Amino acid sequence: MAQTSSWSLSGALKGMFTKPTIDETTWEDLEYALLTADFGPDVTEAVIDDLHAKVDRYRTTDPRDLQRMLRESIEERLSKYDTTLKLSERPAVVLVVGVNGVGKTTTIGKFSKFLGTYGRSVVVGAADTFRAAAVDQLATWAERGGAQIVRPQQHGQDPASVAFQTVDFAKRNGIEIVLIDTAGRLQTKGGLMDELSKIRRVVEKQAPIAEVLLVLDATTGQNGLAQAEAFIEHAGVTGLVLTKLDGSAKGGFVLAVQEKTGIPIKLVGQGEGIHDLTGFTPHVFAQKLVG
Ligand SMILES: Nc1nc2c(ncn2[C@@H]2O[C@H](COP(=O)(O)OP(=O)(O)OP(=O)(O)O)[C@@H](O)[C@H]2O)c(=O)[nH]1
Repeated sequence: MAQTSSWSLSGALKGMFTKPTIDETTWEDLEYALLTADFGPDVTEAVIDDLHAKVDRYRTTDPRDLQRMLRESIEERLSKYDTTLKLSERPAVVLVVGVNGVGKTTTIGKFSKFLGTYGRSVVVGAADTFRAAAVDQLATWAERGGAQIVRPQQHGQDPASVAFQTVDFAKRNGIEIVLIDTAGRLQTKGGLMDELSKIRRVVEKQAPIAEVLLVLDATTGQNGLAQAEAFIEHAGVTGLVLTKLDGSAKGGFVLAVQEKTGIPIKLVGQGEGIHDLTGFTPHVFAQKLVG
């Protein structure tokens, strides 16, 4: 329980909260810690202004009060977003989108496992049909996650037709959740967005789309977000999945990314194992972040 994650601020903040009193360097150190953790200048300024006001209002000079206020302020901000997955349709169709290499394939495997532990049946659709190796890798992860898979029947098959066949398979076999893997090649942004729209149109003829999850690599922080801009603008994203948080020192990105995009984080990946994916709980996260 006392285990500290790489993204926790508790190390950076330690000296600050064990001092006898809040002073000028406390504020400077806090600002530095928040910026270093990738909260971004806007969120950092807003959080510090909020804390200044609270410290004045309660007339406290005790750094431990400041620590509690920081935790509460972060939790309050994180809680503005509804982080629950909406998977009540049958089948519930989930499109998984994002740039190559962010952890999409792994996430689909882990997500299958996660859903399986709640007793849900899952089929994965390999709608990134361009690379055969990618399909094989997805199949390996789907199997690990206990899901079935619908593969393209030939190399380069129209991704929308694979998506169609996957939803059709789910309906015929009474499978509850459909996870559709999509391509992430950025060189052909326009083409990629057209491909996603076509997948949507074809799927929506059979079943409503329950979630569009955008996978983001937490180690790339706000730079990675810029790369994913096209998905946010065009793909109708309903939730974010942050991967590789275990190897990241950018805990603040979690808050910054929600405030920047207005889209809630719904899943968090913290490791390369099949069990290393969890839902996102603001209270738990704020507690671990601030200590
Ligand atoms: N430490 C850590 N590594 C992760 C996590 N999620 C994914 N990875 C690793 O990140 C690398 C890329 O993951 P993939 O799932 O293959 O990424 P992808 O987006 O499907 O990549 P492409 O197949 O190239 O499109 C792999 O080495 C994964 O093991 C995570 O939460 N933590």
